[in-house]
Amino acid sequence: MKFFLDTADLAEIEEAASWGALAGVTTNPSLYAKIGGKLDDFHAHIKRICDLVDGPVSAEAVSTTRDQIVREGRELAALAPNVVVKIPTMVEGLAATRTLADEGIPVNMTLCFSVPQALLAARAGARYISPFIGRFDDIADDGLGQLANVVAALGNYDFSQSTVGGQQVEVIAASVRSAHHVTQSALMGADIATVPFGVLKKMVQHPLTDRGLESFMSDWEKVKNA
Ligand SMILES: O=P(O)(O)OC[C@H]1O[C@](O)(CO)[C@@H](O)[C@@H]1O
Repeated sequence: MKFFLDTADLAEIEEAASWGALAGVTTNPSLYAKIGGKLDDFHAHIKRICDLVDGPVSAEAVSTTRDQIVREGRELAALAPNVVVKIPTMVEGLAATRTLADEGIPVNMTLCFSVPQALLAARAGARYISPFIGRFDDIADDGLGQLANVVAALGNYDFSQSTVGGQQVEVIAASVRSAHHVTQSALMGADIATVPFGVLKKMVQHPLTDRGLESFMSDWEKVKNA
């Protein structure tokens, strides 16, 4: 499993990248709004993220018609070689994905909540598909179970004819709210988890690690003073 950071916050990205395990970043309009992002700085901000990360950076298109999404997707893709255009799962989004994929522009199909949506996204040429976990949990549904269905269904077929350069579509476990979500997503074979910085920090922690470290350190003090 690869790890993406789900944020538009440059300080978080810089810090997470320095840990050595970061493979990419995902952003969305809400995350950009959360950092106080301004419309006329959006492209520059995506560029700044792309400079910080050695890996794909998803930037979301906010148009709703296929021609506009394609236009926006081309503009975003021109910002940096590691931009991935994020497009919502809907008819206009699928059509735009096909066009962009045929031009060699990678797409991350977002707001995916079902197996049929994921299958269509893969056939339309999406490079990444982002099924949401937490938002199912929010409505008392089983987000992990829904993700498991998508992973299993996609695994039944070969989509290499549909995607850019024959690359396999990768599933990004999205709307991740806990380290438990990450564990279960990995066990079911999701390719990537995109996680908020708070979850990434929790993924490093274990009380037995803390306890073990404490005892190693105190025993080493004894060695030094012996
Ligand atoms: O439900 P949440 O925590 O807002 O997460 C939404 C998800 O949407 C995405 O835009 C999906 O690609 C991710 O950035 C994020 O994981």
